[in-house]
Amino acid sequence: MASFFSSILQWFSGLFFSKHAEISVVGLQASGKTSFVNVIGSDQWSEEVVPTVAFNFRKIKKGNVLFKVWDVAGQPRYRSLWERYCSGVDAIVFIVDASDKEKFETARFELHNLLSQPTLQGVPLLVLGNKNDVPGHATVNELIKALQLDRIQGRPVSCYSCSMKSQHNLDIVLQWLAGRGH
Ligand SMILES: Nc1nc2c(ncn2[C@@H]2O[C@H](COP(=O)(O)OP(=O)(O)OP(=O)(O)O)[C@@H](O)[C@H]2O)c(=O)[nH]1
Ligand SMILES: [Mg+2]
Repeated sequence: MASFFSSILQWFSGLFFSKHAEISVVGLQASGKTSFVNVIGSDQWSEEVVPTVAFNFRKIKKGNVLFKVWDVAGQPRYRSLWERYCSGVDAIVFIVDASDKEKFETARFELHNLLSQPTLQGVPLLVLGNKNDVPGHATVNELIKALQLDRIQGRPVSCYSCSMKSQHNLDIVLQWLAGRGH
């Protein structure tokens, strides 16, 4: 009976949204994950965002796509949660603070550690070099090198430079994510 109702619900939401995409947003603390969700979800930019505890879940409608977004906390004690929330999603968004080069080595380690999990085989990856409004931020090529993105195999990988503050490149980010929908 439950599956009957869930099929009806799916059919009904299909009338309004031609695509669904489930994404998980991970990355070190203060890289801008919650800012990303706030900006794409409700155009809300703020300098003062409370660090996430564990995770938040949000549904965001963009055009004819319904995004289901897991915003997972980045502080060290929460990083063991990342795998669980990335498992089975249509795309992993890994956000890096492109203006904080001292953290690149930790970001590289955590990213490759996450992608080595067998449960996440083949899941598409989008790396965002956020905070490109800050002078001296790393370029896409610098991020590819620092995070060793060229060594990642067996999944689609893209990397964009962007800013949640100025909303630079968020249109192409959303386009990429919509392309992972079904
Ligand atoms: N200059 C600038 N600051 C940003 C940008 N995006 C986020 N920030 C700031 O970075 C800080 C941290 O942002 P959050 O969105 O809370 O970071 P987070 O990745 O969710 O952090 P955790 O929840 O602790 O994992 C906040 O002060 C934001 O205002 C950006 O594009 N440019
Ligand atoms: Mg957060």
